[in-house]
Amino acid sequence: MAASTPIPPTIYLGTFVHSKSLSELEICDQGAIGVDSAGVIKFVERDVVRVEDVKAKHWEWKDAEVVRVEDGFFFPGFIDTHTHASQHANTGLFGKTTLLSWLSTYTFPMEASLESLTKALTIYTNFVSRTLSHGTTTCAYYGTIHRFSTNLLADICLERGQRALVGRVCMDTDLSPEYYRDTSVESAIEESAASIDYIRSIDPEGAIVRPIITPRFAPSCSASCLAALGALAQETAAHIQTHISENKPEIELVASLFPASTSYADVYDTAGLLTPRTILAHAVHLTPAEVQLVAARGAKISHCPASNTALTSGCAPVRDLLNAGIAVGLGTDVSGGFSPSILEECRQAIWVSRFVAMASSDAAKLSTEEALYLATRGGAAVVGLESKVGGFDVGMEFDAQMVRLGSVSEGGDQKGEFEAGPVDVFGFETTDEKVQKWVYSGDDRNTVAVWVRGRLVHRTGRYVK
Ligand SMILES: Nc1nc2[nH]cnc2c(=O)[nH]1
Ligand SMILES: [Zn+2]
Repeated sequence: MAASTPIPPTIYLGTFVHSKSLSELEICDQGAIGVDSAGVIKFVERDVVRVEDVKAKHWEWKDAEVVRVEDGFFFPGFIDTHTHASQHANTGLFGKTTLLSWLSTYTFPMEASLESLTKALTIYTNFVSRTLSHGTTTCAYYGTIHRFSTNLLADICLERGQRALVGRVCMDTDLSPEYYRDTSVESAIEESAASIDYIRSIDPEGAIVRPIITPRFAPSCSASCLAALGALAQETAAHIQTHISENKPEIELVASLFPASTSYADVYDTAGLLTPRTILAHAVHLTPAEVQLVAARGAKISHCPASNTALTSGCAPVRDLLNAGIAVGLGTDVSGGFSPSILEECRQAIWVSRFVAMASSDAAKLSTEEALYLATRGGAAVVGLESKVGGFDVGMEFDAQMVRLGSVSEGGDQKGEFEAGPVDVFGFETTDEKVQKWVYSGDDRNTVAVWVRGRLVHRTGRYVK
């Protein structure tokens, strides 16, 4: 459905599940969510026996469409707070490299090749389809240093109806090869400002796509480039994304490149880049003083556990970050991360927290509920959309996925014409148990339909109204 097609008022009927708080899910087995033609949730009813009763109570909805979920539940769309669309074609390729060797071996050559708009069109279209199919309704994307292919990524997100922050990457030091870097601070700022202007011109209200200022990370930006980007962020009120404290050699490199700074976080703070609109990816090895600084500035953190394990960067202490009052979301960090799925990232976050717990205490463990919170409401806070998406609250916009599991019939086969994916449900499970089964063994086959602002943006053959 094209982004401009009007949507009919719709009542979403059946089980819905969303986070009430960091540690608590609401599971409503007989729900009804009324979504108007602007995609806004106008009512949420619980203990619904018949749709007619809902329509009688909300009489102006008598002609509304009804979408029912069977063998599953509605769940808020996932929020990917950190990923590189430009690295999608490298997914799964990292060998035994760590961050700095991975950048030069795999990443810079691939990103440089996206100067070709034809190649960018193919890879970006494929990645946006891929993330949507995994239930990602909002994504914070890195493009490349190329303004026009980055703008193309924003066009694709808008056309497909996926909420996105889209950033043109800035880097002007010789950490990047000569063929792939900004040639001066002035041109880095000009190109970035032009990309911000373009993205704001195609979606002036920022309802679906918004620009994001993207210094790659401290080692690939000069101090003057970082400061100019800090000034640009202030001037444009745009969001900011970068990487911080991902692995130890990187941290040592930052200390040697910025000897006057007291820490990695201080480098960004000095440049005016630590703000409430800043998304810091990784934060694996922050010192307690840096955690306090990030919290004091209101900057947010994207936890990317699959990437941190793949590149052997370390295990981020998520509980400590949360306890410091920092907003934390999940990021796939493709292609440091090997999957475009935030559901996979929930599992990885839970596993990594257990490794942290084995080296510290059980308090570090994340529960299933907590991982799902980070994937939805937590991520929404990271991208500045906490009042709009992440849950099914009246006044929020309907960003959602329909999750269907595989009901098993007598005899052992899954019911239905289509293969229903890896989760088998035998009929005696509670909804809470179904959610747990989905988290630990579900995949994109279980996400049968996806909506952004009430608009259907992805569906599979198992989607039935
Ligand atoms: N994971 C990851 N870390 C980075 N640090 C600087 N650039 C990158 C990148 O592309 N991916
Ligand atoms: Zn990254």
